[in-house]
Amino acid sequence: MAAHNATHAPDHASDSVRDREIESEQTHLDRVYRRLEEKIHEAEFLMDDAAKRGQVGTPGALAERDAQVFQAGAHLHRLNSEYEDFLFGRIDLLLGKDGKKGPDGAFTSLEPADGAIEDNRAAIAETLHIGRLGVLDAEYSPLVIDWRAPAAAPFYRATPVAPGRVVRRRVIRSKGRKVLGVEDDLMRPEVTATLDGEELPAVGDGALMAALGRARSHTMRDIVASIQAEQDMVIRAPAASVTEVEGGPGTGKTAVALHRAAYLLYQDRRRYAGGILIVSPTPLLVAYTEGVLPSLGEEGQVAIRALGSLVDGAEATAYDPPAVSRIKGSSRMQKLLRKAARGALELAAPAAAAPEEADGAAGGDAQLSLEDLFTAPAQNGDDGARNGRRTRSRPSRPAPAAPARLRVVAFGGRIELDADELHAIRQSALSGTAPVNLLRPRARRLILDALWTKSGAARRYTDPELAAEAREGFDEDITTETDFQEFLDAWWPELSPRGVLAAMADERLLGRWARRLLNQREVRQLARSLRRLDSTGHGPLSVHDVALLDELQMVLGAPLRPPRPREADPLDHLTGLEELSTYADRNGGGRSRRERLEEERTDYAHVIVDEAQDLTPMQWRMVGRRGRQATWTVVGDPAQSSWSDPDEAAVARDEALGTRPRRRFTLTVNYRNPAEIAALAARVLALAMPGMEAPKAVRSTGLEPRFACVADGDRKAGPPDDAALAEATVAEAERLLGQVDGTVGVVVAMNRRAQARRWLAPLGDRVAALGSLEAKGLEYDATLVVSPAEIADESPAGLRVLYVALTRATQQLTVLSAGRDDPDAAGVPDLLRD
Ligand SMILES: Nc1ncnc2c1ncn2[C@@H]1O[C@H](COP(=O)(O)OP(=O)(O)OP(=O)(O)O)[C@@H](O)[C@H]1O
Repeated sequence: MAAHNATHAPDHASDSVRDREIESEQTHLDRVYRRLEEKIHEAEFLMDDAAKRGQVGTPGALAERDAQVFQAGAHLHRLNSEYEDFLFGRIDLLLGKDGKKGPDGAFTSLEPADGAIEDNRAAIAETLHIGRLGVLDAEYSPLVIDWRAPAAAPFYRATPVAPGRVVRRRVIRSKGRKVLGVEDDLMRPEVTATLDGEELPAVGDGALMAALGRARSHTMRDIVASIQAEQDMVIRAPAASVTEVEGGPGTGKTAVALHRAAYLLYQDRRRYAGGILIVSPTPLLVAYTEGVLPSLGEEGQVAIRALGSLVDGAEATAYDPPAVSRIKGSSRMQKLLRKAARGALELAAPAAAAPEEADGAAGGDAQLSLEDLFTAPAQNGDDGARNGRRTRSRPSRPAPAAPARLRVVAFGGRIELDADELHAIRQSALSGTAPVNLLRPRARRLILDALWTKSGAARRYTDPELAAEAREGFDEDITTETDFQEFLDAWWPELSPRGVLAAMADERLLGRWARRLLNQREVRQLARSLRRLDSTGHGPLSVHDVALLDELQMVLGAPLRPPRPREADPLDHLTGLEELSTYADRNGGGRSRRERLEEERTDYAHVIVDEAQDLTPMQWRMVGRRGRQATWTVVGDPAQSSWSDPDEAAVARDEALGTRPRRRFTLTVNYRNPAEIAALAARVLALAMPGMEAPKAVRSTGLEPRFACVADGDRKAGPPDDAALAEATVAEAERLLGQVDGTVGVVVAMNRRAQARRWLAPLGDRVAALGSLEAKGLEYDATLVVSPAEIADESPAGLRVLYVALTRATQQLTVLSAGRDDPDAAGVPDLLRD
């Protein structure tokens, strides 16, 4: 087990040795802070100096000023934001094989020189301190190595099995400028090493265990001081292509994904200036994780977004029941949306008032007038009776109306395109896969062709040049008429994704568009769920609706947006240096770079997908569109998937990731759950994914999970009595609050979410009530899982969702059963019995 391998329990040193070691680290930390202060003063001086240059008007001086301000500002920002807990690690190393040093001043060789150890005795040749940023002293020797630098890798990678040059690894715990403690792991316990002639001591019980034992808050912490070797392999994996990471609950997948983003930026900041997108399943997980990157000094280039907020202007707030999620997430929607977008054209905009006929007004060769007649097709509110049942439709939706005929007067006569002809033109324009909104010019041209042909004018001209001239005049006369433009607007309106989604709420229309794709029941379920939206498509969206909107955006084509005006730099008019990017530009003129990234970007340099097992095919398509040129890191656990058809999702995932080569990693150690909780969860894993191996828990607390029952014994199969369930839930949550210092998560079936929030609100903010799907990725000191059977029965993936719920606790777990859980005499529900 990686963590135990790496954690040799050192001899307990006496308190005086510990104090001496803390003092020596304090001396080093003081030096580091003195140097940091010098650097901060330097940066401030540069900023001042730059401001003075701003008053000198030559373009060269201004450009130099600008670059200087930018660099000094960025440096100052990083120094200030990294100021706390700046230093956290140290390694003591043997002499390297080749004696060469890298740019950070450290020896590059990973292997010890021959003869570095003799008779199990060795001298330490190099000591490196590891911190959040690299700092060199005035002589360019490393005071601190950036955790992402190659020289820092042995701090994370060395194990007693493969120690390389590392003799001792030390984690330094500090607060602000004060060193509080040190924890050592000896990588070569058999070697007696000396540093400056004195024997190297080992202090403490291992940093990892200390980190894991701490109480949890509502936000995730970085793990920079205790990254384990198998995690480090993922974090530092080369960025090219696709890095796939699998691992059970608590193996650090999310933590690793976040640290990898910071590592990639360190490795190649220029390349990833293109932006890194981290896709998270829920806003709760975004809120839980978004503090980690700033704590690593990185945020500007990284956007963390929930699946339900990937489309600008959309924010998922509603939940679909599992049956509806299955329809909306399925790749069948791709075809259905294409049909709906094309079908929605027929509905067109509500008719404008029919224009009056104005004969022969215009002069010129082709005198014409237009008459477009709008005829409303059968009202969709006309409830048809099918199979003896009436189909319901929305009374509030306006009846669709599309122009059924186009009539123009030209060359003194009427030319008319009837409904069939217009339909044929529309079909011809729509052939192929081009976005519907972008086909309007083509449709317009086809209409003009048809009118021209019907006018018979072409026959009057034998000279092709004259014919072309006449045609040009004909086109111009028709197209400049407001009536014609109005006809076109109504007959081929610019469709919006929301408008099409709203149109799909009409069951009769949806049934037509979904022929051979959905069955009648699915049509009814889908239409009903879309009735949450008003006729413009506004209203509460679900996370699945957002992927549909994104798909529709592609099917329809992006509406043309006016180019973004460049933010004015007050210096522009003085210098004419329009091409120079300024500090204000780069910082978004007051808005943070991160805000701008989130608003504008749809294509990223690297995409990290967390909880990838949950993405539906339609969500993979949405995420794939954001990383067409990107490299990828995809982390997930099939055993935690809440999506019912993993094969269908795998096809969509392959399409999104493309043919780029893949590199796979597996994480095997569970850092979250104590062994007692992991063992219980493993029983559900065996039911949910027979044969799948659970990760190994790294620690044990001696506290077995507790089983409690709701007092509703006579309600065997049905839902428990609400009052009894509320009472038991609150009592168990209160009990857990008394047992742990940090947070308590109460997980209930999705349809009890609102209820549970009400029940638990009086207990304060250390308690969180979560629907089963919301628990994804989160963790709490203690968890209460309410009615495992209700959670498992919620959907075809219910057992996997239950597995997620049971693996959220870092210390204690209580399972509360109701009658339908069929608990035995000890309160253990049927699903969790051996
Ligand atoms: N090397 C480490 N040092 C200290 N803590 C760690 C380490 N690795 C993971 N952890 C902690 O273990 C917990 C689980 O990590 P994380 O949430 O990243 O796991 P996960 O694999 O994403 O879990 P899940 O699949 O259940 O969402 C977190 O509290 C994390 O900080």
